[in-house]
Amino acid sequence: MSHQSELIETDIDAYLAQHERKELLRFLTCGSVDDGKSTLIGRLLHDSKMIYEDQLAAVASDTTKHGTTGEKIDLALLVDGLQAEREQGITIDVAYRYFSTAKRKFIIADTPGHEQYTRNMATGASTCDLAVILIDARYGVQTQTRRHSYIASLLGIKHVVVAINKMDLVEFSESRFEEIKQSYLDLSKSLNPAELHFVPMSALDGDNVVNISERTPWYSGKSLMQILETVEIASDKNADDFRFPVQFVNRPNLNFRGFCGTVASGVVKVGDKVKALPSGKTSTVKSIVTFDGELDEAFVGQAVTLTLADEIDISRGDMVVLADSEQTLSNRLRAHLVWMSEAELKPGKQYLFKFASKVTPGVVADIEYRVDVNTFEKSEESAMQLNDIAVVDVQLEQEVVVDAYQKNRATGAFIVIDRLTNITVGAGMAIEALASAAATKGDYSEFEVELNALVRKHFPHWDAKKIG
Ligand SMILES: Nc1nc2c(ncn2[C@@H]2O[C@H](COP(=O)(O)OP(=O)(O)OP(=O)(O)O)[C@@H](O)[C@H]2O)c(=O)[nH]1
Repeated sequence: MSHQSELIETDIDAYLAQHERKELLRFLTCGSVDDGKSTLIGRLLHDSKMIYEDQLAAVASDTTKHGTTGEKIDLALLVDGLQAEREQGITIDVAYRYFSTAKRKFIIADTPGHEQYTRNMATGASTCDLAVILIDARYGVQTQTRRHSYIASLLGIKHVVVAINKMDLVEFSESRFEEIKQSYLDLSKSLNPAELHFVPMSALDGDNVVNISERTPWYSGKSLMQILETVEIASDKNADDFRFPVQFVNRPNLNFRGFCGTVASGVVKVGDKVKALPSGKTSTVKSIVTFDGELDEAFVGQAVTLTLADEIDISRGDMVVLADSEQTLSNRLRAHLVWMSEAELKPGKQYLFKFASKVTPGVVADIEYRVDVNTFEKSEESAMQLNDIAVVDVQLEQEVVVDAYQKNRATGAFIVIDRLTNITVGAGMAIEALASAAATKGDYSEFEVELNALVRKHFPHWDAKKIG
């Protein structure tokens, strides 16, 4: 290795180490089509000097070809990326972008503003600390604004920045800003209180995005970037309740048995008394092993292998918690469910439900009510359609650890998977455990067809009529 490349490697290591130590903020941008999301993200990256010169040159040349901003450089082109996608008119699914400033590193989940929004937002937002909700200053609060705010609240996002954009088109009017702020405050009254910030902004010109604008002398708050860099998020993570979903049991030889997984919440230390669920058997943490050596304690987000002092039976899908924690195990729960499939959900149809590392068959036993995300009104329905959000009762075949999502986002969330296609068709957030009950049978017809086909394949000598 030449001296120069050694130097570069050292620089890269130092750079990575420096970034590694910074706190990570995950945020989501949402707005109706054309509110200026792409322009805003481009502006954030540009003004915090996160764009390389060659990319800028490419954008400048694209602006003349495809831009919508005349003489001004069209920063949306930077974000919208693939030209083909832009020509198609929509961007599908969530795009993640990474950048960092001197203070923090960031992951932006950018969800497009078209019909599939609910699904995409639910997918992108479930791990987000903060949501930026864009409002076009000319139009004020829209139906989409209500929907985004509702979903952000449902997903337990604690910080919301209401970015009142395109202020340049309303002459940076303070009264217009105040009017929109007030109507937002009215709509958010019935939602879980999030920490709210309102910022008057022009993403196109850069006012109050990274730098404080001279064109809003009446605004004494922070710029969006200042908020992103300083908002307090450490206390949002559940540091109290230790939860360790076992992903894999590692038994390379008879002398070693380790339980691998990622700490979903809380802290565990060597010597802690723990119990495995659902069995309830207890033991003591003997060691916490990682790729880089052993640790005395492990925190939320760390991928580790635990070894225990006693040989207790633990398998994939089990949850390790502290021995004294009061833990609700149940096969019935109430939950918010976001339905993401074109095929409607009918109570009684069997699906797979995945909670952390545990997968169990189950059914939605009952739809209590559906929430209209535009008006927040509740209605009784016998089925759920694409993008519907409802409060449902879930009945599972096996007991799972049920944490309320608002208390523990890592273990309170679950997904619903179609058995035959293996596609995720729903995202759920547990509200509360209900008393366990004997599993009801549900509609197993598809499952039975599948099972019978397997039986016929492997035991062709059996009389098909008897089983089918
Ligand atoms: N005058 C003005 N125009 C803006 C501002 N922000 C964005 N625009 C323009 O609004 C239009 C839409 O901006 P985009 O950033 O593409 O909007 P978007 O929300 O990302 O839209 P989709 O990607 O289609 O969902 C573009 O023509 C932008 O140049 C602003 O602050 N002021």
